[in-house]
Amino acid sequence: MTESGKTPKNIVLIGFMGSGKTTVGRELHHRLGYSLVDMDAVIEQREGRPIAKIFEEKGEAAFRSMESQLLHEMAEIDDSRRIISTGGGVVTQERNRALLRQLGYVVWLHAPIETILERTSRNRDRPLLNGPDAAERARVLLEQRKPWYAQSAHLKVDTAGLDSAEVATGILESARYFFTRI
Ligand SMILES: Nc1ncnc2c1ncn2[C@@H]1O[C@H](COP(=O)(O)OP(=O)(O)OP(=O)(O)O)[C@@H](O)[C@H]1O
Ligand SMILES: O=C(O)C1=C[C@@H](O)[C@@H](O)[C@H](O)C1
Ligand SMILES: [Mg+2]
Repeated sequence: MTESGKTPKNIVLIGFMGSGKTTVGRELHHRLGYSLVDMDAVIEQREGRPIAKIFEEKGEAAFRSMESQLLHEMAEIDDSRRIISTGGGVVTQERNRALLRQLGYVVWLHAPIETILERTSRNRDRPLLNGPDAAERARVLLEQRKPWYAQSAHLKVDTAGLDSAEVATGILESARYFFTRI
């Protein structure tokens, strides 16, 4: 929330790994000309190593602190017109959930587990989904997080069967309505 009490005109993408936050974030950035903050990419840049290495060398708890710190920094900047692509686990911490809606219009990119597994099988960048029991772990994590995504979001978009351009179009239509309404 800004000092004037208005929600900043940022679009915040939340959702599980492989739901498309990075891909759709780039699409919205190109279409709207808003600046793009991909939280995972910012943390990787700050740490000078990929997420998987941060998990390996510093542990998940350290990564979660960096993620919360960055979210707080973004909430402090009284700035608008950003696309914020969060990490898939940003909703796991209550202090983060409390902040998300203050940052802007929060969109939950949803996809069924089969789609998630298919999309995330293309690379091994996600430390929580590496290893032999990855599919079961993804199922459990997704079920655990669904209520948190739901309570944090203004809008849920089911992305199965839509390409990233179509997802972006749907978000833009709803965001235009949201920002004129508030
Ligand atoms: N709507 C879509 N339709 C088909 N493929 C998609 C769609 N959105 C994303 N993808 C593909 O799924 C993969 C994962 O997408 P992406 O990296 O954007 O997910 P993410 O939500 O940012 O995941 P993470 O939380 O791990 O950062 C990529 O290969 C991307 O091209
Ligand atoms: O869902 C998660 O917990 C994660 C998602 C990614 O975006 C990264 O933030 C990291 O791999 C953890
Ligand atoms: Mg991403």
